[in-house]
Amino acid sequence: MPLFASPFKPEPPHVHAQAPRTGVLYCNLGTPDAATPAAVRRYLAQFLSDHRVIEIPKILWNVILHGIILRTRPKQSAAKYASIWTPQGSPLRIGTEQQAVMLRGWLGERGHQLQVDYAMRYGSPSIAEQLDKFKAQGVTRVLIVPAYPQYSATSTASVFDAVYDWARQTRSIPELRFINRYHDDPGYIAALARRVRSHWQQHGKPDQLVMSFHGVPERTLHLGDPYHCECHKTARLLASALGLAKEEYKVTFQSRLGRAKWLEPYTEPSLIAMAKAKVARVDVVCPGFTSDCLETLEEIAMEGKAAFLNAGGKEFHYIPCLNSEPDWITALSHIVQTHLQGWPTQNPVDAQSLTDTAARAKALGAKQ
Ligand SMILES: C=CC1=C(C)c2cc3[nH]c(cc4nc(cc5[nH]c(cc1n2)c(C)c5CCC(=O)O)C(CCC(=O)O)=C4C)c(C)c3C=C
Ligand SMILES: [Fe+2]
Ligand SMILES: [Fe+2]
Repeated sequence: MPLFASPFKPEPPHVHAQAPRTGVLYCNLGTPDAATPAAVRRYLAQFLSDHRVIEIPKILWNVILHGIILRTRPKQSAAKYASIWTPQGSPLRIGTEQQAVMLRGWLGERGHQLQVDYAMRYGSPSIAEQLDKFKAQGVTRVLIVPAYPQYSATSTASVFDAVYDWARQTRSIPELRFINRYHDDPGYIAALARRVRSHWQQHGKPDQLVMSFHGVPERTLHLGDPYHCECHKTARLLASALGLAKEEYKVTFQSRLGRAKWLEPYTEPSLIAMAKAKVARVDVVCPGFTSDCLETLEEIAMEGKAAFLNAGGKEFHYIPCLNSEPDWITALSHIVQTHLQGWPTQNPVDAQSLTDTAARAKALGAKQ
């Protein structure tokens, strides 16, 4: 028996003796396990204790979080979750899992031998749990793929933190790669444009298209977070793919939390202002969300719709997220494939590694 326990987790047996094996981990935000106040409280306690999400001093925030927010919000949020819950559970989990399964299928059909799975930053399956699973499967290289097209410290960097925290407790760390952003990826933009266009083919065009992104505190923009600019670039590219003029669409930010100023203009007040300005029909699309979730299905498709119609608007359409749209799965697979370069995955006989071996042997003057 050693005198002191090691701070590192035990290694699975002999993984280092095996050939490199790659894992792709698709990471989304997370969602409660049930639409109940207790489950929502557990989820919010973890989520809102993340310093990447709430950037105010911890002592002050703990008083607000435990004294106010966690006493009131879980009940209100659970009722909202209940309004979108499905027999299979939370839409965000279902959507994320479906995308991971389709990504695995797409890459597998093209001869990639990979482990592909999903993880949640908050709740389960956790990032640490899934990385442990990869290691037990002999994975020695991991590509981290956040489900967020636009980079924000509040979302993307927080996923990376969870990976670093896991690595800090791990003896033999796999090679790691991270995808920071794909807000301007042509495949992602084309999939979004196709989504909107196919809605318009069925239902005709609106007077205004609202592109609503999740908000973040405005302060993060002044502190250098690229999120705001990346949302606007996505919007500009989508508008151009749809052939929209400036006055035919509007970029807004939703889901504000607390009293601080967040990115403007806010979605709901914008919808009300449009209704009051006699805009008869608006369509809303949420390009920053790859899966439908509470923020799209409840906040936009229910609350946003009610706000617009109550203010005098005539017609409101919510255009669903990319979810498991084949165009999107193809785009995501291409994004992943690009980031796997140099990590041969088309085993057992990989063309790239054969060429490399032959070239090296030649350079060394070996007989072939
Ligand atoms: C798309 C990227 C996201 C960013 C950026 C983001 C920042 C951010 N979020 C909060 C607070 C909450 N967000 C909540 C839900 C939620 N947020 C995202 C994505 C981003 N958040 C998603 C996909 C979801 C849906 C989760 C689901 O289960 O469907 C919630 C919880 C719901 C509620 O109680 O209202 C909170 C709270 C902050 C403070 C923040 C940046 C500082
Ligand atoms: Fe959020
Ligand atoms: Fe919300």
